[in-house]
This record gives sequence, structure tokens and C-alpha cells, in this order.
Amino acid sequence: MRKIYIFDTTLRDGEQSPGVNLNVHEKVEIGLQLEKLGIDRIEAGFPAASAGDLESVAAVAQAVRNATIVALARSNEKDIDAAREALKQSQDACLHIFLATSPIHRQHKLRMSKEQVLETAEAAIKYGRRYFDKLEFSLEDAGRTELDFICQVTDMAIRAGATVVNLPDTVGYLSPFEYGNIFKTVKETVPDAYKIQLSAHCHDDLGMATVNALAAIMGGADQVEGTINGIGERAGNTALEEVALALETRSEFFGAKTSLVLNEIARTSRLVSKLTGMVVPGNKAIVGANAFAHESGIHQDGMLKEKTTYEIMTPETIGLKESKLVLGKHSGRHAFREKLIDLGYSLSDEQVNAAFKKFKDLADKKKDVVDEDLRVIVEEKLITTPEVYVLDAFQISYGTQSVPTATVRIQSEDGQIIEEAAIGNGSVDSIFKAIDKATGEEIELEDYTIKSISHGKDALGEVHLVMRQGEISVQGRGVSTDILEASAKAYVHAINRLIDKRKSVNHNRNNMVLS
Ligand SMILES: CC(=O)SCCNC(=O)CCNC(=O)[C@H](O)C(C)(C)COP(=O)(O)OP(=O)(O)OC[C@H]1O[C@@H](n2cnc3c(N)ncnc32)[C@H](O)[C@@H]1OP(=O)(O)O
Ligand SMILES: CC(C)C(=O)C(=O)O
Repeated sequence: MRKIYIFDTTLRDGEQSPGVNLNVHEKVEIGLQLEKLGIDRIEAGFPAASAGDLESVAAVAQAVRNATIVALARSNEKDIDAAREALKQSQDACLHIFLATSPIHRQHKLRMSKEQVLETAEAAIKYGRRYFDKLEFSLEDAGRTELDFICQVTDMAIRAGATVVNLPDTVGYLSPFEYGNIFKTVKETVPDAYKIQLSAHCHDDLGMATVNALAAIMGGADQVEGTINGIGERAGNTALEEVALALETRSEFFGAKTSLVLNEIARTSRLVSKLTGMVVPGNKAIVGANAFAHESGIHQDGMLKEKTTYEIMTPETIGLKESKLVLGKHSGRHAFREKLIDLGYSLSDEQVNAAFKKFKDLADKKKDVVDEDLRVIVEEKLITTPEVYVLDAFQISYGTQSVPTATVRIQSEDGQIIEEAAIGNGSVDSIFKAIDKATGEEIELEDYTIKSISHGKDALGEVHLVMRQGEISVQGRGVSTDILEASAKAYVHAINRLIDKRKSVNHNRNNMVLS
């Protein structure tokens, strides 16, 4: 199996992401984690850019001992000298020089002819080789460079002493077929290409950075450059974790492997996200929060029966504990039952079905159904009070200039629909008064509390109240994502318990009279 060298540029191209700025300590922390991940070459920065960057590259070069440390320089002696200074403590250093080769860059940016590009690059490579055994030369914007000129520059770079030649698709312009073809052509055309390593460096402007890097490997590239989480200029670089897992998962197809310690990927991704402040989207391949999460019932059922039905890689491979079955409105009974078992409930089929119905009602209203929500659903269902009244619907009219008015629709146990309206001091008070009218009960409210029982903006609110009628005191509980609905439910719940308690008090009294 062919080894693909991994060149990480999170600390250089990754740091070029707008808004990202890593200090020396942060760069060292990421550098040490990249070392644990088994990265072959770590590009630590661009020392000529600033004194701070030079210091950071030097600090990473001192701290990291088990990877080659790379520093970037333009094709001039001043930049190369800054890189020399930064890398002088490094155990294993590599100088990375670049010069753009495409007609657009030659004409507008560098204002150089082809000959000047060749001469400038050759002089820089020769100067660099006086101080470095390892030297990578990049043809910036190779993706938009004439193919014969790419071959000509590569040939010159090899003769001048480059040990790696990088052919970047700097602006993420090429299709995989075109990019792979560049490597194939260079390998076939440049006589000494086999003596050095060819490297791929892609950008994600059209969302093709990973697939282009893989196409380069198929075309003969020996090294892939990229960043953790795919961060970098504009739309970012090739996400290295994607390349590594593609090669691992489809090794029979690519016939190539990296030597990364794959189970360090999740940890590295989290660290880079934390220190750069660049949040990883949930649906990001490999390291997104949803990459190993399943929400829909059919998928969850498949996962419970055999994980390979819906997972082509295991979460353990990248250092995660396990896949997640997320309960939501698309989930089915199999996953629901499994979750209840995990939470320690052992319910009959009938109880599961009843709880499942409540769960679906909640999932329709709430994005994530969390463990606390499920406990509420199950425990509410298990405490059974005969439902003399069921809250069918309610409506509130409320404004700063108007009196709160509630209309409630309640169904009684004989199927009768009762509708009543009432005004109150506030929305909750008007609901309670309307329920009093609908049920014909006269009640004294002794206590009312409300609390949030799950997290986030769509958390469940729980209303707890205590009411009294003569000697009888009862409690009621209601839960909903809407606090007015929770209040109405708690009130009706308390009335049902009151009626139940009143019945048993009367029953006991009658028995006493008879005996
Ligand atoms: C594709 C890439 O990602 S390349 C790396 C990009 N990264 C960065 O640019 C980050 C660090 N850069 C910086 O801090 C600054 O741009 C510096 C310190 C390098 C240079 O700053 P300045 O001297 O103020 O120049 P400025 O950035 O405005 O312009 C770049 C100059 O470099 C020249 N240049 C660009 N690439 C190269 C190259 N590979 N070799 C030699 N010269 C180059 C440009 O033509 C321009 O020259 P000019 O001033 O003669 O027109
Ligand atoms: C310096 C080079 C390798 C680069 O970052 C690019 O071309 O995108």
C-alpha cells in the first residue's frame, strides 16, 4: 500500500481564515496535537509576515520533535532568511518557497514574464538549498497555469534542488479530472519527477478540495496538503480528516494510506475549533456533530440491528465513543424503546405505545427531545389519574392596553365539549378562571411555580401548582414548551385529582355512615 505524506497547514493557510489569529501558545498547543495525530509535515507559519509569526514558528519548531517543521517564504532572500531564523532550532526543518506561475498572476500580480518567473524561482531555490536539505517549491495557481509551463517550472525546480514540488489549485477552480491529469502529465513528462515528491494543495471554492486531493493521489501525488476541519483562505483548504478517512475506508479503491493516528482526529478537530473560534458545522464530514448521529426511525432501526446498514466508518476510528441515536420527530418505536431502556425504564408494549404518542406530539413542537423530556413523558404517563376533563384547546387575547381574556375548550368524560371564556388579571389567571367556569369547580389556588426542565430556547417548562377546595388539597403538574399551555394542563390535572380525591373522601364517609 502506497504511503501518502500528510502536510498540515492549519497553522499557516488555516490561520489565513478571515478572523483567525493564533498566538504563540495556541500554535504550540495545536502543533503538539498535530504531532500526536502523526502528521508528517507541519507548516507552522510565514516568518516574514511578522515578528510574532517568526516567534511562533520558532516555538513550534522547538516544541515538536516528531514531525518536519515547515516555514513559508516568497521567492526572495529576505523571506528565506526569516524562515532560516525561525527554523534554526528545528530538528527536522523544511523551507517552503512559492512563486505564482499562472498567466493571470504573472501579468497582473507579479508583472513578470515566464522567463522572469523561472529565473526568480531558480535563484530562490538555489539560495534556499544553501541552508536547507529539504525544500518544497510551490507553483502558486498551478491550477490555472499552462500545462507545458507547469512541466517546465517543475523540471527547473528539480534541477535547482527542490525535494518536493507542490502544484496547488490555489483558487479551487479545477475539476477532479483536470487536477488529477496535471499530476499524471508531470509524472509522465518531467524526466526526474520520480526523484522528488509531488504534492497536492487544494482550495474549496467550488466544494471540490477533498475530491481534487484524492484525484491528485490517483494521478500520482505523494503528498496532500490541507488543514484540520478544512479551515483556510476563503472557503478553506482540503480537510485532512476527510482525505485520511477516505483512504482508510476505501483503501481497496485508492490503494494508498496515510500514517495518521486516526483516533486522534476528533480531539484535534475540537482543539482547532476551540482555539481558532471556527465552529465546525453539524453536517461536516467526519468531524461534524451529526457525522455519526442518526435521527430517522428507519435508519435508527437499521443501526440497532446492524451498524453497517448506515455507517461506513465507526466513530471509534476517529476517537469518538459511540454513534448517537438522536430522538426527534422522525424517530421510530425501536429507538424510542431502546432509549427508555437506557434511561432505566422497563415498560410494557402498551405503556411504550402511549409514551411514544406523547413523545411524537412533543417532537413536533421541539427540535431536540432530551433525556429530561423523556423522563417527564414516561413519569407523567405512569401516574394515572382518571381524566374527567381533558384540555382540548385554549386561546388568549392579551395586550398592554387590553384586559387578558381566555377562551378554553374542555372535553368531559362523557364526550361533551364545553367552551367558556373569562377575563383575568393576567393570561394565566384568565385561563384558570375560564377553566373554573367550564368545570364548575370553585377552587383556591395556594401555590404556583414554574421552572424550565430542559435546556435551550425550546426547553420544556414545568408548572406545578397546589389548590384547595374546603378540606381537600391537591397538586397539579403540566409540561409543555409553552408556559401558558403548561399552566392550563397543570390546572386541569389538579382538578381531575381533586375530583378523584373528593370521590374517595365521599366513598370513605359513606362507608363510615353505613357501618
Ligand atoms: C496563496 C497563498 O496563500 S500565499 C501566502 C499568503 N499569505 C500571506 O500573504 C500572509 C502574510 N503576508 C504578509 O504579512 C504580507 O503580505 C507580507 C509581509 C508577506 C508582504 O507585505 P508587503 O511587503 O507589504 O507586500 P504586499 O503584501 O502588499 O504585496 C505583496 C508583494 O509580494 C509580491 N509577491 C507575491 N508573491 C510573491 C512571491 N511568491 N515571491 C516574491 N514576491 C511575491 C507581490 O508581487 C507584491 O510585490 P510588490 O510590492 O512589488 O508589488
Ligand atoms: C503557498 C501556496 C502553497 C498556497 O497556499 C496556495 O497556492 O494556495
